[in-house]
Amino acid sequence: MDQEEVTEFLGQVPLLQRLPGSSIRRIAEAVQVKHYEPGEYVAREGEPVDGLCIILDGQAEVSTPASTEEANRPDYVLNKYDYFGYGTNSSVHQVNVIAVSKLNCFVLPNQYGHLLQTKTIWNAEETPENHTLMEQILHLEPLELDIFRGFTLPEAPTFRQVFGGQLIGQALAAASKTVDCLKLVHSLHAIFLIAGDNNMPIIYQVHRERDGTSFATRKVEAKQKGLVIFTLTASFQKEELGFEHQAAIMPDVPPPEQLLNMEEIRERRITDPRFPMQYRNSAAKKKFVPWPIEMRFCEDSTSQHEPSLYYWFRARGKLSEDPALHRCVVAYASDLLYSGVSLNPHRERGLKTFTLSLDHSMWFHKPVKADDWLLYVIDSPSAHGGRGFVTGRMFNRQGELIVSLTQEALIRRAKTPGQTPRPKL
Ligand SMILES: CCCCCCCCCCCCCCCCCC(=O)SCCNC(=O)CCNC(=O)[C@H](O)C(C)(C)COP(=O)(O)OP(=O)(O)OC[C@H]1O[C@@H](n2cnc3c(N)ncnc32)[C@H](O)[C@@H]1OP(=O)(O)O
Repeated sequence: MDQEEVTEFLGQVPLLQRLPGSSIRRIAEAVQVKHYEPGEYVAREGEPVDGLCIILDGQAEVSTPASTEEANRPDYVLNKYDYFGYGTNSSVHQVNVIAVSKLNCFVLPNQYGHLLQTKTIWNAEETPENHTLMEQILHLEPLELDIFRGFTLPEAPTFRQVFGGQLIGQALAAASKTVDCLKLVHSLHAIFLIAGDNNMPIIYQVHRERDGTSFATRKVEAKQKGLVIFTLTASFQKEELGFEHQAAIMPDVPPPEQLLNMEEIRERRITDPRFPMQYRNSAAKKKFVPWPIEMRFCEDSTSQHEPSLYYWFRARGKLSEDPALHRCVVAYASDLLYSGVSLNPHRERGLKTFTLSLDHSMWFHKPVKADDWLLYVIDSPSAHGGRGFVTGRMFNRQGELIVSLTQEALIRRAKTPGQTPRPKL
C-alpha cells in the first residue's frame, strides 16, 4: 500500500472521520503494519496498550476473560475499519483479542496519540473559542453518526431569517465530515425551502448517497421543528490530473490594499460633508457588527446601477489548514453580497425590497485559500417574474479562476401593511 492508499483507507475509519485531513495524513505516515496468523493473540488481558490498532483486513475475536465482572458478555468479532486500544482509561488491555483469520492491522503507537486530538472545527468534542469567528460559526456538534447540530451565533451576521450562507457552509461542513479526507467538494447545489429561525439550533442529517473510487456524493437535510428547511447535494472528488484551460479572464481592478474596507466606507458615509446630514445621521444610527468576512469594494456601491459588482473578500484571521474548511468558508461568504446585484438597475430612492435566496450552486475548480484575497465578480444577466438571477466567478490574486457560481433569488418590492387585504369580519 502506498502512502495515498493508506490515507484513503484511514479516511474510511469512522473514528478518524471527525479529524481534519491534515491529521489523517500525519497518522498515515506514523502507522505501522502488523500481521497475525489465525489463533494468534493480537492483545492479551493485562498487557500494556501500545497504541490504537485498526483492522485493515481479516477478522479478530474479542473475548472477555472468565475472571472479570464482564465474563458473561458474549464474545464479539472485529472486522475491517474496527479498532481497539483507544478511548479506554486503562494503560493495559482489559480483554483478549485473537486473530480468527489471517489478520493485518495498522497500529498507531502511543506517542502519536495527540494526532487523534485536533484543534480545528472538525474536532467534535471541543468548542473552538480560540478560533476565528468563521470557524466558530462552522463548528457543529455531532449528535449521532451522520447527524450534527449547528447554531446561529449572536456574533454572526444575522438577517430576518437564518443567513443562507450559514446554511450552505454548515451543511457542507457536515457532509465533508463524512467523506474520506482525500476527496474534496467540487460542486454543490442547494435549495432554500423555508426561512430558518435564528433562535433555535439547526439539525443537519447527512445521507451517504454514494462512495465511489474517485467521487463521493452526499445529500444533507437541514431541519428545524421537524421540518426540512434546506437541502444540499454535494459531490466530492479525489485530486486527479486532466485537460486544462481557462477562458475566463480576471477583470483589471485595483488590488485590495488600495481599496476601502466596509468600516472605512461606513466612516466616510458618517463624516463626509458631501452626503446630506440626514443620510449621515441615519448611517451613524445603523448598528454595525463586523462580519467574519472582510470585503473591499472595487467601485462605489452607492452609485452602482449596473447589474454587476466586483469586490475582494477573505476570512478575518488565520484559518486552520484543512482544505475542506477553506471551501466551507468560501461557500459561507459567497451568499453575503450576491443576489442583491440583480436589484442594482432597479434601485431608486425609498425602494424597499423583500429578497430571499432560492437556490445556490457552486463549482470549485482549483484549490482555495479562504484567508487570502479572492476577487468576487458578480453579474446579473436577468431579472424577471419576481426572480433575480446572478452568476459569480472568484479569482485568486494570480488571476486563476477558482470558483464559479449561480443563484436565483426572490426579489420583490416589500409589501407595506396596507397592501395586505384584511378580513372584514
Ligand atoms: C460599497 C459598500 C457596500 C456596502 C454594502 C453593504 C450592504 C449590506 C447589506 C447586507 C445585505 C446582506 C444580505 C444578505 C442576504 C443573504 C441572503 C439570505 O440569507 S436569504 C436566506 C435564505 N433563503 C431563505 O431562507 C428562503 C427560504 N424559502 C422561503 O422562505 C420560501 O420558500 C419562499 C418565501 C421563497 C417561497 O414560499 P411561498 O410560501 O411560496 O411564498 P409566498 O410568496 O407565499 O410568501 C410567503 C411569505 O413571505 C413573506 N413575503 C413574501 N413576499 C413578500 C413581500 N413582497 N414583502 C414582504 N413579505 C413578503 C410573507 O410573509 C409571505 O406570507 P403572506 O404574507 O403572503 O402570508
